[in-house]
Amino acid sequence: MTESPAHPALWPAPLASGAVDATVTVPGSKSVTNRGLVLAALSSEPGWLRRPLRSRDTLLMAEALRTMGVGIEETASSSSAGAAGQPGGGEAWRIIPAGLHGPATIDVGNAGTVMRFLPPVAALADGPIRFDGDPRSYERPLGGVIDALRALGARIDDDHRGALPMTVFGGGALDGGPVEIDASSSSQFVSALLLSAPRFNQGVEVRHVGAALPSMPHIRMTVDMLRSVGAQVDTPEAGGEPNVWRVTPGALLGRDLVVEPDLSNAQPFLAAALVTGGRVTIPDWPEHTTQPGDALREIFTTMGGSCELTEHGLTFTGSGRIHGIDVDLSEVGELTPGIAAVAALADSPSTLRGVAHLRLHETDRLAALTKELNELGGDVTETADGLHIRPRPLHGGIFHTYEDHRLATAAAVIGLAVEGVEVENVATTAKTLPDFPALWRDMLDPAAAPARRA
Ligand SMILES: O=C(O)C1=C[C@@H](OP(=O)(O)O)[C@@H](O)[C@H](O)C1
Ligand SMILES: C=C(OP(=O)(O)O)C(=O)O
Repeated sequence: MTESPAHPALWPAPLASGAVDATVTVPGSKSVTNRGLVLAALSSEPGWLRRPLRSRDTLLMAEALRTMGVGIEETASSSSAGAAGQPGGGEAWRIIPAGLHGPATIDVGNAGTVMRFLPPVAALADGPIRFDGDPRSYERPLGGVIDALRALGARIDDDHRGALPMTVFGGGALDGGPVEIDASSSSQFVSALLLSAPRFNQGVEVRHVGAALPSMPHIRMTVDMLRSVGAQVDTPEAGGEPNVWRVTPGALLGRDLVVEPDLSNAQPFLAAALVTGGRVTIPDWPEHTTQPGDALREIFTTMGGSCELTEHGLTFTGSGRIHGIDVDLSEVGELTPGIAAVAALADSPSTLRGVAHLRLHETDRLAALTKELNELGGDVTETADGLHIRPRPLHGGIFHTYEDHRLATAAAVIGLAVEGVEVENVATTAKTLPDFPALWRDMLDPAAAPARRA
């Protein structure tokens, strides 16, 4: 639906002139913002999202909910308006739930959260909701959500493809109840069913059947956020059956939520400290979080840095050496491109495993990383479920990004250490991290940042 430019520009990735030393304020979490929007839209009273991420994926989510009748007002928020003890300044969205109406058409772009979280919401609307998106969205797995919704009572016309485009014929309510689903291709299938389940007549009992589930922290995020708006959720962790989640039907509360910084989007900046032997501080790094990006503290420490979490945020310091790593990334798959970039610059080989499902992300990330790193002189091979990376001296060249924000930020990390890296379509970072080139430039030259932004 949304076209990319015919000739995306090349962005010369800046070479680091020395050790970086910067504080980088990272925008809000995509995953928290989009869950917060859905839950607030399904609540029985208005709520607030403070410091929401404004990026392509979250604006598509907000627009889709508006299209179905939800009120979303954007306002400036004063810091005193934030939740107790938390930073609440900056932008805020007030979400005013309303009856969900069709007919409507939703553009999912290439946002997994929009294409998976909203079909269950659409099933609650009172008319047909058409879903369409970028060409890549047609290829991303959705069949599990479609089949599960049908089993729970929804009528969906997907031309039997199990994929987009499709129409959900909302009937104003959904029976819900027990359902089996194979979510091994995306944890978002489980999150999608759980998020809307308090509004299903019988709630839901989701039983995952199939190979191991990826991205478990994202399912924990769903459960945590559901509970924070008053939902009752039983989980495998709480002594329940393995791979079974139950949500009881009930009204959701309108809450005031301050969105944490996106820790996965903090990754390239932390990587810059590692790659240049410098120091980067990310303010507002949460002490406790379900975000998978929190795993970077351990992963990047193993790869050669050290970190300290204080009231100023997370400060990560590179040691000047980068070590290879052998790591299972199945829980934190979205960190793979950034880890692969650092691994390509390390002093020993790396094995990244547990991430076969990345072949169906924004692009086939395993193929794309292999091809692009090897075209710069690297020695990367794909395995059944990941990558082997043997560092070699790299040279400049064009790094293609396949409309994948994390490929573009990974390329910027390589460019810090390798002269002449040109990143194709760096604008694709706007999927989750608008203004990335400016944030990157400010990190590399913090002294000039205030003047540039004046
Ligand atoms: O629920 C979420 O917010 C997400 C879950 C994960 O998806 P997969 O389980 O499909 O990898 C992750 O990769 C994606 O970036 C965000
Ligand atoms: C896989 C990702 O996104 P999506 O939410 O579109 O699945 C990602 O951001 O790395």
